Order: sequence, then C-alpha cells, then structure tokens
Amino acid sequence: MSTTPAPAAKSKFAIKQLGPDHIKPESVADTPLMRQYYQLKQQHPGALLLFRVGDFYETFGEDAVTSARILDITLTKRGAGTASEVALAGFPHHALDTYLPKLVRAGQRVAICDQLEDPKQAKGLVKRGITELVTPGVSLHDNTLERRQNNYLAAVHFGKTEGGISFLDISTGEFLVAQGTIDYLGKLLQNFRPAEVLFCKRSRADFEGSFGPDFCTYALDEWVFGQDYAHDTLTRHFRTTSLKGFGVDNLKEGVIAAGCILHYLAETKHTDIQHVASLGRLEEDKYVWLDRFTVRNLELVQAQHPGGVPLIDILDQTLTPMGARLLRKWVVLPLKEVSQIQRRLDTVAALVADPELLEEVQTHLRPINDLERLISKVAVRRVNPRELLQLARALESIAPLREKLAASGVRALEKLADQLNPCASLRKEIQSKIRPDAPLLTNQGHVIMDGIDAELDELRGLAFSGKDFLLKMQQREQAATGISSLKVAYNKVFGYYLEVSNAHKNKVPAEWIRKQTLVNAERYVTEELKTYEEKILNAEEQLFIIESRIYQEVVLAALDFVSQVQQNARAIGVLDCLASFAATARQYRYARPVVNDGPMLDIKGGRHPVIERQLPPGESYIPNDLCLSQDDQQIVVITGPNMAGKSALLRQTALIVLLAQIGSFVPAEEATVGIIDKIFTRVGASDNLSKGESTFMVEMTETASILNNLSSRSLVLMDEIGRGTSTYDGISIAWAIVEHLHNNPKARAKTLFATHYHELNQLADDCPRVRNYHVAVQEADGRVLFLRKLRPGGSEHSFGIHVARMAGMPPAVVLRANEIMHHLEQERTQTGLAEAVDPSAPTEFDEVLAGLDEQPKASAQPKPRATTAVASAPKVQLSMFEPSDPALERLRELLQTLDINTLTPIEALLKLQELKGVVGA
Ligand SMILES: Nc1ncnc2c1ncn2[C@@H]1O[C@H](COP(=O)(O)OP(=O)(O)OP(=O)(O)O)[C@@H](O)[C@H]1O
Repeated sequence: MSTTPAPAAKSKFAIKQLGPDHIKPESVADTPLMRQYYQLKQQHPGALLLFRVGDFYETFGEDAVTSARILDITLTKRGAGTASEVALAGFPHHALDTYLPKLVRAGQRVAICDQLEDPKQAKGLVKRGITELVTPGVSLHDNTLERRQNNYLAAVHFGKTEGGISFLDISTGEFLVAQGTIDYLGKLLQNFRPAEVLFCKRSRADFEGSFGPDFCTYALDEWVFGQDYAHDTLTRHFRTTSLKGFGVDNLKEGVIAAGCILHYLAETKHTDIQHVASLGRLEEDKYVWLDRFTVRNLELVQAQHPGGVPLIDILDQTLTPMGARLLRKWVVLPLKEVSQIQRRLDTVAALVADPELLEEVQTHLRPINDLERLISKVAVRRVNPRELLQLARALESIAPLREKLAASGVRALEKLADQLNPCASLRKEIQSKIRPDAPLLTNQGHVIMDGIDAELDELRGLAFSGKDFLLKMQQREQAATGISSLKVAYNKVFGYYLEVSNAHKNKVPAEWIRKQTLVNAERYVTEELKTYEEKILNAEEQLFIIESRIYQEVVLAALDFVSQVQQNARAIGVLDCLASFAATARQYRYARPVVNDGPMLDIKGGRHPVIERQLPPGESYIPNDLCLSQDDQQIVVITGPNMAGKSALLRQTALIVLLAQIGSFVPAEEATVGIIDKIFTRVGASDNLSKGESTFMVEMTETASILNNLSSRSLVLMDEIGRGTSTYDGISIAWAIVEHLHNNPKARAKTLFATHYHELNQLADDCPRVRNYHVAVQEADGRVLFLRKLRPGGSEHSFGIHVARMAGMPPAVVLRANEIMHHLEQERTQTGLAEAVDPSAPTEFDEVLAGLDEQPKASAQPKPRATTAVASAPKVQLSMFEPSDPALERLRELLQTLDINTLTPIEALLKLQELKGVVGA
C-alpha cells in the first residue's frame, strides 16, 4: 500500500488515512526503543500502532491521544520536559481483547506490534514486528464480531460500463463476487452491510456520489485495481490456472474487486487463509430484485426508527450462528426459481407436520457452536485450546443428527444428512490430547493430557511433585538439625531457600550457604536445593516447549478438516434456517403458500408478521384478503382514513411474497404467489430530510427508478405518492403514475396504491384493471372505530381531523377544522375541479418523467382520457383562496411554504395563530 497521503476523507466513516508527515522523524527519537517504534509506525502510517513493551501495549503521540479518548485511559508523557517528549497511553497486554474491539468499532485501523522473541533471551533491544493489522472489515477477534451476523469486507471497482463488487468474511471464509449496474452494487451494499469498503483512491467521489457517506471506507492505490494483477492474485491463492471453475472469469470488474480484497488481506498480514477456499458468484438473475429503498422501507434486517423491530427479529428462531447468519442472507435474497423454493417449502412442511422430528433436530442443533468461525480460526492458526475443545464438542452432535435426518424419510433432510460428516478422527484427536480443563492460552501449561508423551509426563512429575519433595526435605532437615521451626520456602528473587529463626541459627550446618539476613531470621541455600531448583525451572520450560509442539500438531491435524467442517457448517446453516421457519410456522399459525409461475397473487386472511406480534395484549391483528393479477385486478387503489391500516396492508403483502419466496410459510390462511421478480416500494415521504434532500425530489427519484425497471412479474407498492408537493401536483402525479402502470404494455406490474386523494378512484372508470378498495372504519357519535377491513369501493374522506383529535389537538382547533372541512365539502359539490386544475399544464412531475429515458414519453404524459376523468372530479379547496383578496393571497403563500412534515405540534399552533392574524380572524 502506498504511503502517500490520501485526499481528505469526506465520508463520516472514512478510515483515517494519514501520510507519513505526522510521524516523528527517527532522528528526533531519543532511544533505540523509540527509533524502533517510529520505524514500525512508518510501515502502516494510517493505522494506530499498539506497541508491545513488556506487559503493556503502548501508544505514542497522536495515537496516544486518540486511544486515550476512545478507551478512556490515562494520557501521560514519555520523556516529559525533554526535546523528545511524546504523549503516551497504554494498557496491560492481557486487556487487548477488551480494548481492541473498542478501537476497531470507533473506525480505527489497528496495527498490533508484538515482541518477536523472549525478552529474557534477547541480546540488546527486543525484536518487534507487526503481527496483525485489524480493521473493521478484517477481524478475527471474537469481541469485534457479532455472532449472529457476518462481518464483510467489501471492495468496489468502477468499470467503464459496469461495476464490480466483492465481499469477504474472513471469520467464515465466505468470498463472493458480482458485477452489474451501480444500482445493483448499491443494492448489494445495502443488503450485505459490509463493515468496511475498499475502493480506488481516484473513485472516492464516484463512490460517495453513488452510495452515500454511510460506509466505513478505505481507499487503495490505483495499481491494485489492475486486471492482470487481480487475476494473478486470485489464481495464486486458489492454486488454479484460471477462474473458469468458479464461473467468474467473464466478470472483469468483479474479478478486479475480488483481487483487491485478497491484496488487502496480504497488506493486513492475513496470509493463512486456506479457509477462503472458493469464490462464489452472486447471480443477479437468481434473486428477487429488492431495491435499496425496499430493503429499508420493509425493515427487513434493520428498523428505520429506534425501537422499531425488523422482520429478521420476528423470524429468527435459529439455534446456531451459522443459521442466524444464513437467514439474514436469505431474507434479502429471495429466490425466483419455483423448484428451489418448493424444495425449501417441502422440508419446512415435513418439519411442521412432525413436531417430534422438529424437536429432535433442534435438540441436536442447539449444542452445535460456531463451527464455521471455529474452523476459520484453525485455518488462520489462531485457535486456542478452549476453542479446539468447542470444535470437538460441536462435532459430537453431528453423528446423531445425521442419523436422525437419514432416517426421517424426508428426501431433502436425507440429502442434508449426506452432507454431514462427523469428522470422528478429528474429534478423537482433540479430545484425546487436549485436557478438558485446558486454559485459554497455550503458554501456561496444563493443555495436553497425561499419557500422550512420556517425556512430558516425566517433566510434569518433576515440576509438579515439587511440593512433596520439598516437604520431605524440610522434615529430614528438621530431624537432622533439631530445628523444628525450620522451613523450606520460595521467593522470586532468591529462588528456594531454608529459613531458620535467629534463636536456632547456631545449629545450622557449616556447608549451608547464607543468602539473606532478616530481622528475626536467616535464609540459606544448599547444593541439593540449588540442583533441585535448576531441575524444576528447566522442567517447566521444557514442559511448555513440548506442550506447544503437541498442540501445534493437533492444530495441523485439524487443518486437514477445514473443508469438511465448512461443509458441515453450510448444511447446518440450511437445516437451522428451515427448522426456524417450521418453528415460526407452528408457533404463529403460518400457512404453506402455493408458489407457482402463474399470474396471480392471491392472499386470504393475510397478516403483517411484525405488527401482529407487537400489538398490546388483548388486541388481535385483523386479517385481510387481497388479490392481484396482471390480467385482471392489476392495480388496487386503496383509500381510507389516516391510521386505518393502509400502509400495514401494503407492507404485509410484500412481506408475504418475500416470505413465500425465501421458502417460509406465511402469515395468512392461504396464499397463492405467482413468482414475483422485483419488489418496489415507495413508502412515506419525510425520511430523507436529515440528508438535506428535498422530500419531493427523493420521492420522484425513487418513483422514476421504479417506473424504469418494471416487468409484468413485478410488485409495486406506492404509499401516498405525491403528497410531498401541492395537492394538484400531487394528484396529477399520482394519476399519471397509475395510468402509466396500467397502460404499459410490456410491464403489467401488480400494484398497490394507497392514497388520500379520493379523486384517484375515478381512474377505475377508464382503466379496466384498476380497482378501488378502502380500509373500512365506522363512525358513531362523531368518533371513528377502525375496522381494519379492506372492502371494495373508494372511501369518501380521510378522517384526518379525528386523528388530530386522537393526537391531543386542542378542541378549539379540532372544532375550527371541522367547520372548514364542512365549508370545503359544500364548495366541492358546487364546482368542478377542472376550473382549478388544468391537467394539460406541465407539472413538476412531467419534468421528472421527461428525464426517464427508458420509457416512451407519450405514455408518461397524462392522457386526454385522464383529463376528462379529472374534469368530472369534484372541486377541492382552491376556491377558498381567490387571489383577488391580498390577505388571502398572503395566506396562500404562507400555507404553500409550510412543511407540515417538519412542524412540531407547538409550532403548528403558533403558525395557526399567525395565519389567523393574517386574515384578521
Ligand atoms: N389489520 C390490522 N389489525 C390490527 N391493527 C392494525 C391493522 N392494520 C394496521 N394496524 C394498526 O394501525 C396502525 C396504523 O396503520 P397504518 O400506518 O397502516 O395506517 P395508514 O392507513 O397507512 O395511516 P396513514 O394514512 O395515516 O399513514 C398500525 O401501526 C397498526 O398498529
């Protein structure tokens, strides 16, 4: 990696990339130790260096200031008052597991510098070197990883026409590559949520322009992104001559991204990566297209607001980390191939039908630890004795599980059984050699079982039978000298000694050598004691060497099993996900969907999987039927009061489709799902305000992207499209969109359109595949009862004022609002909308549509037929604002500049007061 300074990072998460300028020149360093430090620091200028000195990891200078701030540790000075004074902060080496994750989570790249030789043996300055560079995307430390989530490093390469992207989770060995449009890369980034993204220094603006500033990024030199270099790096790693075997050789840009990832691993000193054994291709065509707005809007893996619950939390009943991680992938990558979906559904059905089998499968799954990450640690040679034991214990469950599945009589489960390998010899090797109570570290002894190595046993006898030996010696000398208080003891400075109180020192034999004089006693050594001490110390040292050799042999033996254990992990992940589907289906009354290639989406008694589990006790979710078909009821326009449940209905439809296509049962009485190829949603209108974009612009950009990418198999959900602009613009836009969706001969996308514009109900008169529905409410005594039932036909009004009252709006405001509404409704019946709205006049939306290059312009314009329909629509409020009255004109201006989405209730009331002042009311 180059050491030239990177351009200033704009992204809030861009990892600090510093040039060498901030590193103190070696000449200023005063001691050999500091000279060594600055030399090592130079190797990774952008990384925070943890420099091992004795029992501490120290940081210096700017690094010390940063780590003191992040870790909340004391900041002091080294060489205070001298010319070479430098800030210093450190922590004990055994606290690395506590402090390292904090640094990495704060977005730091951390270079760990260790002592490469035993300080006792070192002649002069201890040899030190950087043993690992830990970055957010490349970490094997348990504390920096989420057990139930992958930790991906991604690389993005911008080609001339397409882009390439690659993902690697070093903790599991999963390595993926894809290529496609920038939109596709954006969707994958959103789905995989990598912990760190690499790109070329030159592409920073492209990256941030395309994907926003929310990723933790690191820029690499341009030469890393060469095609030949990437090809060589990959083939060298996989020991192949080409990449054909992985089916990725034609993905030029993707291969460059994948090569960049391997390059980065080498840079960060991760060279033992045998577990990264293949490169998988993410095929765009295989999975349902969920644009990034949809993944976000449907809250599949992450809630949009604090306290929200994403779908994954509701769905996840997996029992192993492999299952949990796989489920996250399945949820964002629903399938399109009917047979593949059926296979998953068949297995789930078998488990649902046989609760005993399900229970037994789950019992065997429970103790299977993180096989995948454990074997990765073996591959990178960073596995500790306890983890090896965990690996063996996890393997213990495989044999009985395999037996169970093989005897299940369920074809898919039998197939999974075939993929399981209990790796009995590995398990035996570990359990016969590693003590069950082995410590975490190998250098503390007590790791290897007795009876494995004769020399080890003998040395242990020597080292650990010491107490006995010393006691015997003490008794013997007490008898020989007649000093009953004589004792044999040990301290670090003098080693073993005999202690005699002053009262008895005249009885001490002449050959004893005096070592130390205390106030009340004298301490001595004897030849026998010295020989014994030497033997013990040697024995301990030898013992550690032999233990470590045998331990390494066990790790090496485990290395032969990497691919078999990985295969187990994959099969366990799949089984765990399917068992989780079955458990959820049983517990929450989900039904098996009929999935086929037909044109229908027909849901009977559908429920929202998340909302139904969040309702307060005593309340139950009201199920609804909904049918969409590209030939008949293609577009359903749903009107209904605020809070009626329109959005819930839209979302639940998408979630039921998604669940069906990931192979899960669905929250419905019955569901027929003709394969959907893309799900688009445009929900809500005020969520991008924080990014400073105009709500309306965002809404239109997202809608444009939807209209440009549809097919007849797509599902489109639009919720209150057009509400971000004036009523007439909004209605015109919504109108034109529905028409466009209806009239596009190439793409009769199934569409749910929730709106407050009741005028849109008239579309059904002219568009045969548009149907009106409303979510019913009951009005009694001026109050609204939400029935939550979807019924045919449009609805009359929005009950917005009722909702305002429920929200605690002052009664005077509610009363006045009712008066105004009454007035407006009277006006509506007297005049037509055509006077106020000229649908042929260009709207803001026309401009957006004009920019859609993939759609025929003609179909994007409101049609004359629409004009007729609009002309017959009832007039809405504009008559109140006749421009002739300057006060009303002023009122109109004020109202137009008002953004209701951003007003607090108090601000709204103050505004109301101001408005009253304008008209002198
Ligand atoms: N079928 C249902 N059964 C029970 N509760 C429901 C149902 N549908 C919706 N709800 C509840 O009603 C609340 C409001 O629903 P939702 O947000 O879908 O209304 P809406 O019609 O889209 O309102 P608005 O037009 O104001 O956005 C939901 O948060 C949920 O708690």
